Amino acid sequence: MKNKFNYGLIGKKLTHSFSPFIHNEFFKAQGIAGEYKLYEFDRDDIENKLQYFDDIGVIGINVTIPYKQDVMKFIDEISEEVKSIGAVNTIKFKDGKSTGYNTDYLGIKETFIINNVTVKEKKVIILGTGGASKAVIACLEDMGVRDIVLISRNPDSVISTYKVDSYENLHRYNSYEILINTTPVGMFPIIDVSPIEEKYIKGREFIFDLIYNPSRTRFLQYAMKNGVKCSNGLYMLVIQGLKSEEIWNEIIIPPDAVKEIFDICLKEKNSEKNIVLIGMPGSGKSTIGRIMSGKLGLKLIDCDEMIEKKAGKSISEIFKDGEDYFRNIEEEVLKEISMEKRCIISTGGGAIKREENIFSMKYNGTIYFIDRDVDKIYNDIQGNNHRPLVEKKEQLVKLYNERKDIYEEVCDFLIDNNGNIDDTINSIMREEGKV
Ligand SMILES: Nc1ncnc2c1ncn2[C@@H]1O[C@H](COP(=O)(O)OP(=O)(O)O)[C@@H](O)[C@H]1O
Ligand SMILES: O=C(O)C1=C[C@@H](OP(=O)(O)O)[C@@H](O)[C@H](O)C1
Ligand SMILES: [Mg+2]
Repeated sequence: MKNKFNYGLIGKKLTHSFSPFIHNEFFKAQGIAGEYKLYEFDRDDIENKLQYFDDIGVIGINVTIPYKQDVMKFIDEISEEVKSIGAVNTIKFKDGKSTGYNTDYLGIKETFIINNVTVKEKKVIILGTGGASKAVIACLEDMGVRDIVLISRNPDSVISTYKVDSYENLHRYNSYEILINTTPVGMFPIIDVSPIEEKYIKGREFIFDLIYNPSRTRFLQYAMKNGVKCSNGLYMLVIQGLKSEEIWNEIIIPPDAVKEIFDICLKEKNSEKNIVLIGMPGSGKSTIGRIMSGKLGLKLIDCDEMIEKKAGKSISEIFKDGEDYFRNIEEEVLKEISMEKRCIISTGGGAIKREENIFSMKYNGTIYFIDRDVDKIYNDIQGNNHRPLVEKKEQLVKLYNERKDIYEEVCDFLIDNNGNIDDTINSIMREEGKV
């Protein structure tokens, strides 16, 4: 006999799931002796496994892709929202009976609420027509939506009471205020894509991407660039998990406790992000990166070193074939680095010159602008001529004037590096929650 209450998640491939973290934080906060496990198995096994969970006294199960519809035929009862959504993400076993619920839909609803978005009387575009899309529709209907259009790659094959249209016809819906991505386009590991072009994001009132890995998809970055309010799917994920716990344990988790658990989850997710250092050549990025990597025990990636390795020659040698040649290699290197987790990345000063690089740095990175006065930089790098673009002071000043605004705009945090370098490092560690 186990002395812990059992819960878990079923699906086909679960290795990257964040759910155990969420539920374990909930157990800690509520003092519940619970255990949340991952159960991967094939479709043919669903019926047997559900019976087995019931037999061994499992209290509740979450269901993820691709079994949210499959489980329905093996459940004794389904709740009202499941009838309209047609998918189950939560099963409760009690008194020999299993009941299916959908808490994704509540996670979606709470995302609108926390972002102060009014859905009532609004027109909404939904990208994708799968299970998640149905949960979004149920939620929007509940909140009094005025109109919905579903955008699909194969509009003719979709059955819905709402309008279904193709991506080519998105221009017809410019007056729709809210835009939601329920497709997996942009999700790790293929992150450098967006389901739609930037021009379709400008001017909307709210953009919601159900994806939470990477934390800033390209789709969301288009929104941020254009000053459009937006959210990724992390809040939805945490809320659906906690709503499942409410059902299983027959409790209501107070808003303060929800906030506390979400903040812990967000901190955990943020600590998986890369620390990306940007700034002028000679501002201290490589030096700071090296020291921090030692202090935090995190892997260090110096882009210039990677570029040299890739090209098989020094930066100065690469520049002899032109700046474009250097920038092409730099772009490739930054794309590779964007797939990393928990690394410290010192970029070259010109990394911000290509917009593509800015996307790469932001997918899964927190960006720190290391700001140091030009005079100090000039003194530091005297007699050190491995920087072909800043051999003369005028060049350095010119570069600074060209780039300062971009560094400021791109960064999440501006870090002053005009004092002691240890203080600079402490400022970054503070933002990272490490001191
Ligand atoms: N706060 C600081 N105080 C003293 N020297 C600094 C400071 N920040 C950077 N430096 C020095 O400036 C020089 C250039 O730094 P580096 O890390 O190579 O810059 P980057 O990688 O940004 O080009 C190094 O000699 C470094 O020690
Ligand atoms: O500012 C730039 O355009 C450059 C900065 C250098 O890196 P540091 O910033 O580490 O000096 C290096 O990538 C290359 O010389 C180009
Ligand atoms: Mg450097």
